[in-house]
Amino acid sequence: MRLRVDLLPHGNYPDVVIIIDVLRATTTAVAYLERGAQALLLTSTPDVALALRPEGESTPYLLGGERGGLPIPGFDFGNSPAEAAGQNFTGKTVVMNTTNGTGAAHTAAQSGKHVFLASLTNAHAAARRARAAATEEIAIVCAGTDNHVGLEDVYAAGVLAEYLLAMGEFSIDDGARIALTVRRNGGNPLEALGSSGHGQHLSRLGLGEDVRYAAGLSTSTIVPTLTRDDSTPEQTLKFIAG
Ligand SMILES: O=C(O)[C@H](CS(=O)(=O)O)OP(=O)(O)O
Ligand SMILES: [Mg+2]
Repeated sequence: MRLRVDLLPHGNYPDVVIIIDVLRATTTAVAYLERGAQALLLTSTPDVALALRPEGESTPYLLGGERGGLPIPGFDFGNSPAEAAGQNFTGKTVVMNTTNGTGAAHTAAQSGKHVFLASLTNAHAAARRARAAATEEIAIVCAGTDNHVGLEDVYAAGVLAEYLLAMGEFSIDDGARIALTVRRNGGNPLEALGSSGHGQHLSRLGLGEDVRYAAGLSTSTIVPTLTRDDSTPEQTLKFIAG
């Protein structure tokens, strides 16, 4: 079994893909499902999300997402896991669009057989699900920020790689070696996230609570899992709790 870590999304995933966007999309996705959402629809653009809820029409959708870290006009929520964790989404479908994470999921879905979303908060459960589904390769894909590598994602990839290596034999690539090195030398999760460029950016925006929330290690057993069914609206990816 191969274990590969892409420090940024590259595509061409033959088997299992785990998308990581710790700050904040995949942490928020886990929080929505943890708080009862029945599904998440990750859209290719903000406009696709807005079109799912034409003005004046009643639809089953709530919209969550950001640009520049701040909520998108017309959306109900930003991209805040701490905010999501304080709400009840029972029976709701949350439509998400964010700067980095939702696009990375679309890249993964072009080729991956099994696509999961992972964060630090569901790291152990995501590693277990991936190991059970994989037949040849597990690719852990760091979303990064605006096409630049993000320390928080690489650190989380190292956490997942550690869990996976404890579960069985893998041949690993240099991306995995880098992620493991970052994990082993990055301190505890809060230290790693707090020292990342994006963690500092979010704290400056007054969103430090999200950074603290995202540093919770394996606090959830929910793994957002891509499901391909005919009812999924175009240009969206549907994830349900696995
Ligand atoms: O919500 C976030 O923290 C980032 C967006 S930004 O870089 O702060 O604008 O989005 P994500 O897609 O979760 O990386
Ligand atoms: Mg991010």
